[in-house]
Amino acid sequence: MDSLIRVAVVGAAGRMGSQVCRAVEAADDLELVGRFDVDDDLRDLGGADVVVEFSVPSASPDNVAHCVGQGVDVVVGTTGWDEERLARLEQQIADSGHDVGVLIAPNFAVGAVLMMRFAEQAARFYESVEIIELHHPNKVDAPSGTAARTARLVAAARRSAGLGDVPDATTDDPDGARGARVDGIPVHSVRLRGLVAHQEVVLGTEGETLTLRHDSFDRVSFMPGVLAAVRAVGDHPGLTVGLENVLDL
Ligand SMILES: NC(=O)C1=CN([C@@H]2O[C@H](COP(=O)(O)OP(=O)(O)OC[C@H]3O[C@@H](n4cnc5c(N)ncnc54)[C@H](OP(=O)(O)O)[C@@H]3O)[C@@H](O)[C@H]2O)C=CC1
Ligand SMILES: O=C(O)C1=N[C@H](C(=O)O)C[C@H](O)C1
Repeated sequence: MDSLIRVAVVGAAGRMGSQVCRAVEAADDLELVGRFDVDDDLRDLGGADVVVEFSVPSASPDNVAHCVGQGVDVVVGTTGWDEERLARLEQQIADSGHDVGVLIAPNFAVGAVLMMRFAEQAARFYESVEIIELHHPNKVDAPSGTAARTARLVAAARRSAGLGDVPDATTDDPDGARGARVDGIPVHSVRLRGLVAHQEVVLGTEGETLTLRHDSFDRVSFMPGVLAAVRAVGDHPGLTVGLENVLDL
């Protein structure tokens, strides 16, 4: 048998991190060599080949930079990776002197990746589009990373097709009822006890609508994608954004 991939988890005490630790321990080809959480010194990362990072948006860039500096590949699920952060990370990878791979995905559920792809494909056929993301009330960031990425993909597809702004006659909205705009696409965030992670992309044109919906009812839904990324990241030096890059989509 090939040697085991040694994996450390950062954010290991969290909802996702603890689930990842269980998934790694259950996989025959992986070995869990480190659990790190807030205030832990990451140092040599327990001798890991790959770090899985699920912490908080404010801490993730420093954690990932530490891994890159150590020459350790990283799979990142934490949200908050905007263009500026991604550009800084790309530079850190280039400056590190290591042939290191970092794979960042806003959503590791296969269905969510497909939903984003389908929304991108559908975008050019519809004048209107809005995104509704629904999550558990302990989530600290809004809109979700998945919604933000979906909006950017849809907006880019609309631009390529020559579509203009989504139609909206609203002139009076003192309480922000029309939601946020991400790259021009309306995004609405719901936080509700009982939910895990859900998203609808609603597209509309004259006489018809199309609704794409994905539901993660349990965090186990993210694990096949996380483990696929752990196994693949070593073959993807540099920065990769999106699980679709290792799913052959
Ligand atoms: N890509 C994907 O598929 C998914 C992404 N996510 C994203 O993953 C992230 C984590 O989500 P979730 O697990 O629900 O959140 P949790 O709050 O449950 O877990 C985060 C963990 O990170 C810890 N932490 C805080 N600061 C640091 C630090 N500096 N270094 C290391 N650990 C730290 C927290 O500790 P403490 O609580 O003490 O602060 C906590 O234990 C979020 O950004 C979320 O949006 C979530 C689900 C799927
Ligand atoms: O915080 C969560 O729970 C989730 N975060 C990610 C996001 O912001 O898109 C992925 C998934 O939606 C669950």
